[in-house]
Amino acid sequence: MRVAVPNKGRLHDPTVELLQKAGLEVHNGSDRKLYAETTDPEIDVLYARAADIPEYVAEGAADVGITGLDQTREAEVDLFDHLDLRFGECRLVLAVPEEDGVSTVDELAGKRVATEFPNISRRFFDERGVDVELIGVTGATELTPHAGMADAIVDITSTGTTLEVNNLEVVAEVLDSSVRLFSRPEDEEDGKIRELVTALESVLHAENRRYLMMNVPEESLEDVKNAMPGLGGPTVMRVEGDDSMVAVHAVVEEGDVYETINAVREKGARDILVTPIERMVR
Ligand SMILES: Nc1ncnc2c1ncn2[C@@H]1O[C@H](COP(=O)(O)OP(=O)(O)OP(=O)(O)O)[C@@H](O)[C@H]1O
Ligand SMILES: O=P(O)(O)OC[C@H]1O[C@H](OP(=O)(O)OP(=O)(O)O)[C@H](O)[C@@H]1O
Ligand SMILES: [Mg+2]
Repeated sequence: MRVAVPNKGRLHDPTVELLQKAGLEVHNGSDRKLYAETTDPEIDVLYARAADIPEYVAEGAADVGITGLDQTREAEVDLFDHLDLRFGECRLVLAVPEEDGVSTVDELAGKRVATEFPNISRRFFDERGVDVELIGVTGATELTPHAGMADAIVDITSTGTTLEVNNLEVVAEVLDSSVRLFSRPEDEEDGKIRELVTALESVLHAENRRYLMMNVPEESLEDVKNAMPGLGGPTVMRVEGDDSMVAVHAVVEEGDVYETINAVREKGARDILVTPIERMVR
């Protein structure tokens, strides 16, 4: 099975890192290499540009692709989305120079819109019945209004810094994007792809969770259990050589850890350990 992975740019490192956390070490992954082997002899990595990956998968050059939803939508190919990998989060927005005072999409009728995403943009304006002239660019889209090239842009934003620096304001949201794992639709049930999805899901499930371990006097066990947040009952174990104590282990959401520690301590828990979780396979 061949997995297409962004060869460079901001998606390369987090993608390789996520595969590694899922147990799929990528060997000899350097910028210039086209292919890389992985820990799994049945899985190879193919490096490609983020924008080309949907096409590579649709055409069968790769079986699985990892890239932004903006890219799969722009490619206009038929793909099955298996998993949201929850990084590369950004918004595709329609923006105009602040001084132009444009506040609705309709006001752009007959105007020029520069974008790296002409297909998504065309669909956006068509759905609203607004006729615009689309101008395709391959980068630095934010500069085009000031250069007199366009009246508006459709481009990616995340922190909003680039729009702000260029005195542009958002008129409308076009698409919410994040990195996805996808295949051709006919491979939706493919066993090997399901395995990869399960492995990656296990990393995502574990990411915001911590494993809590503590010793609790037997008589305080019920109180401590009640002080723990959901996620199913904790595991309770005997402490060898001390009949009065039990060990309690539980998985807790990262955001609940601070409060949980204070609560269980108050109920009598001691020797509390908090550890990260590498993977949670369900
Ligand atoms: N500012 C951002 N914040 C979050 N995600 C982003 C941002 N910019 C881009 N992305 C996501 O990353 C993807 C690839 O962007 P990136 O800039 O890494 O690639 P690229 O511009 O194609 O790279 P290059 O032009 O260097 O080959 C985008 O399609 C989008 O999904
Ligand atoms: O809202 P912000 O946090 O400012 O991010 C938005 C910017 O990020 C992307 O550019 P990138 O940094 O990938 O540069 P590129 O144009 O060379 O791809 C995107 O094209 C925007 O220009
Ligand atoms: Mg970019």
